[in-house]
Amino acid sequence: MQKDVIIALDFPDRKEALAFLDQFPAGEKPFVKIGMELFYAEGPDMVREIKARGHRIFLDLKLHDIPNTVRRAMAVLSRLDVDMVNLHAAGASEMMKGALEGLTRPDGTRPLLIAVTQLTSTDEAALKNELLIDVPMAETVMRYAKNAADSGLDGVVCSPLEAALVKERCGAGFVTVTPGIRFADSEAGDQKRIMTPERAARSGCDFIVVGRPITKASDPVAAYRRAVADFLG
Ligand SMILES: O=c1ccn([C@@H]2O[C@H](COP(=O)(O)O)[C@@H](O)[C@H]2O)c(=O)[nH]1
Repeated sequence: MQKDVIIALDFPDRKEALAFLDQFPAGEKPFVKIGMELFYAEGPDMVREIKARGHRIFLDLKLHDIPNTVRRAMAVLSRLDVDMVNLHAAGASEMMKGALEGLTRPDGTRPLLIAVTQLTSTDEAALKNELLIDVPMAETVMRYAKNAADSGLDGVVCSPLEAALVKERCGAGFVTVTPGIRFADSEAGDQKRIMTPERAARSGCDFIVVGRPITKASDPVAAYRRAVADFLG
């Protein structure tokens, strides 16, 4: 798995998303993440347009519904030429297996399918007191990761704090996609389980997802290059 930095394109519309991407020189094509905000605003055409510009795309829609609904929705997403899609592992194994079936195209190809374990904005207190999961965060994430691996998925979204243990439990080839990335001088904001790009690299993360520390920086291209240098060396 080729490690990389994924920029979260959390913008309200096409105009702002493309204005952001236009700051990069023509030959520099970061791997980007399109999430709910941009997708709900602009729809599949936004995905096609950014793909046509030469970017790899993680479509972060975090599906979570009954198995039949997720299988059918994934079949629709499989027609978009994206590189990675995801769902919530909390939907359980039957849903994850259905998703895999729906996502697989008639020729057998498909994007990577990744399961969100526990959101990086969730801390131990919320896990226990609000979600009523009376098991430590790391063990919860490992159980969800194991369920995803046993369902045939390619990897998980987790915090970089859990990446090494996920690799140990699910195998080195099981992909770890890790948001909750902050430079030492960044604000955490709503993120709770955070790490710097350098430490994420040492923890064995395959992909780091970086949003505001890049998109809100005074020089976003420089901030992206800093993340790449810190993470990839
Ligand atoms: O557990 C998760 C799952 C997804 N995300 C997404 O990643 C980015 C992070 O953005 P920042 O601005 O760097 O906090 C954002 O799009 C989230 O929707 C996550 O943070 N945690």
